[in-house]
Amino acid sequence: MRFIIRDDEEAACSYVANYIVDRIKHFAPTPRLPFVLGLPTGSSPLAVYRLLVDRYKAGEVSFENVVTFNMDEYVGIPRDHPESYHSFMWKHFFSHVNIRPSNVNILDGNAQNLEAECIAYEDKIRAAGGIDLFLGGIGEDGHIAFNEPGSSLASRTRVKTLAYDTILANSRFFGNDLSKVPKMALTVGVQTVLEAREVVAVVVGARKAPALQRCVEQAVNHMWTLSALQLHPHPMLVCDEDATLELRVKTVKYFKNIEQVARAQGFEQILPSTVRTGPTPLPTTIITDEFPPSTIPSPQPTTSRLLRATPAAEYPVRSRSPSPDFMPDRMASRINEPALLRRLTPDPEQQPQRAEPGLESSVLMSTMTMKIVIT
Ligand SMILES: N[C@@H]1[C@@H](O)[C@H](O)[C@@H](COP(=O)(O)O)O[C@@H]1O
Repeated sequence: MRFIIRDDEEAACSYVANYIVDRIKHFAPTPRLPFVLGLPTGSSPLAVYRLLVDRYKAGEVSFENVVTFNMDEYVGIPRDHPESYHSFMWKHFFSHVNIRPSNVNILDGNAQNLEAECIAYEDKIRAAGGIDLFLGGIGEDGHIAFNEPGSSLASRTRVKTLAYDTILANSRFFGNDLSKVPKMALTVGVQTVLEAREVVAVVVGARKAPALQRCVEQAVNHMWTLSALQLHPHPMLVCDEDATLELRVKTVKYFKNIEQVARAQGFEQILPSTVRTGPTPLPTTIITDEFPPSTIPSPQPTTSRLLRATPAAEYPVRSRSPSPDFMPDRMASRINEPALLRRLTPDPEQQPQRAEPGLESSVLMSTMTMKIVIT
């Protein structure tokens, strides 16, 4: 998991906005092969939208060939209600950029048949080639989209009853009147999010700190559905210092250090993009007796649906440049003794340059001497 920590909300959102712009530009979308972007609502991504609009107005990015799918929508309030997610998205983002209205997809919380609406939404995502980057926020109870505590981690787009905590949190948008907050919503499922090629969650403010702690430092748990990102091959959390308040100092330092090391090595922690060529079929297992026999165990038919649904092969193959995910972050690399480091690093490609034979033995000697002295 990539975990980016910035001093404040503005810096965190600026990182996310820049990241999205880079991903779109790198992808170079066309009408035939658009970039498919999943989007959230809420106050956390507001600055991201503002900055994306700024970048668009500065002529630095175009949304002409971007297709969007929003995460969720309330059930039962009119589409043009000021607090509907339709209104939110047009007010804060879509009406300020050159996106084609026909490329915007938002669930219809007033559909005659809500179930059918959800199934059709999944079909639309699939038909668009899957989501390239799903941007998300997080609820105070750790929910992603409206996947409230207890949501199945294999869930798909569906009707969801909102948790009391969420109704309470969102009442601030409805004049603090609980009775005005919709009690149900349509939302993409946890599995829908996990199937995106990349997931980026922006988490800002001390209110989110307890949830962030559970999602980062504790195990995958349906009570904190953002924690399911631990199962994704390319998740990224971007947060401000306030959101880290409940994390251990050690965790914060660890992730900050990872980012610093990556940067020092010339990685910007951005996935090299391989242009998508359309929906990739699920890999099939071919078992053959032909020579030479494979020594790699084939996936077993008992592999869970969840794991089969997110195979690494579905995500962009990193071919050209190495990715930070593969960068060794080993305690061994901090050892300043070439001989010992070589012994602890079996992979020849990761080994340091071999030192002069004389020098090496003198380093080894001094190590041994030091050990004797310490003993
Ligand atoms: N369905 C949305 C979520 O997608 C969002 O992440 C959450 C947090 O919103 P905020 O950023 O305003 O705290 O609000 C709602 O519940």
